[in-house]
Amino acid sequence: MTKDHTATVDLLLTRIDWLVLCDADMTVVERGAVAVDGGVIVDAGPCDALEARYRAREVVRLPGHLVMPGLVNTHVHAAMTLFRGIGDDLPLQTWLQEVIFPAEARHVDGAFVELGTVLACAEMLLGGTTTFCDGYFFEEAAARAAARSGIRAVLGQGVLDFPSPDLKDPSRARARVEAFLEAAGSWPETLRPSLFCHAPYTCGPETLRWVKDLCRRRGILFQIHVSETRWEVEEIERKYGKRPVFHLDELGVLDSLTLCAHGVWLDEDEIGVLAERGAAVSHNVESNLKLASGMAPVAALLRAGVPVGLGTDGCASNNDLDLFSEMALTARLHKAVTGDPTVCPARDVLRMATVHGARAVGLAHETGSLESGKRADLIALRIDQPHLTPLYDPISHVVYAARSSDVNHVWVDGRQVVRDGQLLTLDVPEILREAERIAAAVRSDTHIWSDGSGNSV
Ligand SMILES: CSC[C@H]1O[C@@H](n2cnc3c(O)ncnc32)[C@H](O)[C@@H]1O
Ligand SMILES: [Zn+2]
Repeated sequence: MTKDHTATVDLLLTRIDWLVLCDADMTVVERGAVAVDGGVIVDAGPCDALEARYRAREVVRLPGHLVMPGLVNTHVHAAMTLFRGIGDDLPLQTWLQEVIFPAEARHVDGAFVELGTVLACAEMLLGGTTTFCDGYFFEEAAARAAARSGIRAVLGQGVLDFPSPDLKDPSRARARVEAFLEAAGSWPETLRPSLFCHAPYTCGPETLRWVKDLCRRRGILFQIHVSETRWEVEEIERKYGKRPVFHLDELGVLDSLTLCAHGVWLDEDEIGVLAERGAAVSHNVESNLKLASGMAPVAALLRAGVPVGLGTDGCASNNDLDLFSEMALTARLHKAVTGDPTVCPARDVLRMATVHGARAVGLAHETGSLESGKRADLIALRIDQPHLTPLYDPISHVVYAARSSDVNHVWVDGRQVVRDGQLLTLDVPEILREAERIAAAVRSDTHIWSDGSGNSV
């Protein structure tokens, strides 16, 4: 503290037109400021008060901007950016078994995952996503990519009872997972390991038990695709005599560090079990619509108190990583589905994309809101634009009117990674060139494009 009672901090974002904190009250501050020191938010509130309270080594004035927490993508297979647009217009099981798994077997290796994840990080950071929760193969390579980009991530190493791109012999899964966790010991603090059992129809009871047991011992997030399609529910009922959530509950895998991706076909009893166990759901609305999987009971999940985050899923089922469009669709779709325009109000949807998403991926104390003590993950949107004028309610605009292209500046962990719409951490033209090089191999793969029409079959 200096004699004039001001504290010195690393960074002061100030003269912000609108500041949306995403705290418990969903506080909105007109003419706000945020003080950051050591990568941590030390204060957020009215700019006059903060300018009197803090001297900063760097001051960024943001008139014409709305500042809010960076978005949290709770379900993505980041490296699948390199499969963007293959397997369009197919139902999930055909898409997965006939296009995606064969394509992965032929093309996915460590280099593919690193490049695909770098491409994903570039897309996500430029679009305002500062944290993503991943599930794929060669996740050590995904970690290298995320570290290069500066994004925050929870990286889930995939586990299946079948051969996968990084494990031809599934009986060696424990050793593979141990090696992954060992490597994660040297990751930066912004990256956390997780394990991802692909689904109840690809992982048997024994696998689900040992993987969750390991997650519990390590205090890390357990992820799984659950109740994505009606076929899955019927298959699990046929095999185990119960619906997927009861099957998982009996195996002891549901708790507050379990993230269920999709949850489209959950019934009321299953929602009750998830709520009781504190397990979270990632709602992936665009993927669910594109694969015609169905429409998740989001209003019922929220009513039951289940933490619900928003995810994009991978780029072969979406086909982008844009959380602004996920928010806009979530807020609209569930009104139409339930016939009730009061469900999924903008405030709740913004919570899903930020603070509830952070909780769903096990990062509640680190990100998702602009509160003292949290890591400084912030985005600044340009609001002096025709499609955002006039502005009566900033939260309404973020959900119903803003676009990912409105994101102008991004900070992760207090470090600026996007300035004036330009990514500072990666060479984007070089990444695009590299992606085209890998795409050439995918494009010439007759196993994927076997009818020669450009449509995958
Ligand atoms: C261990 S997770 C990675 C694995 O999951 C596949 N995948 C991608 N999207 C979906 C989805 O919506 N449902 C089921 N499986 C999916 C991905 O291609 C990888 O093989
Ligand atoms: Zn998925």
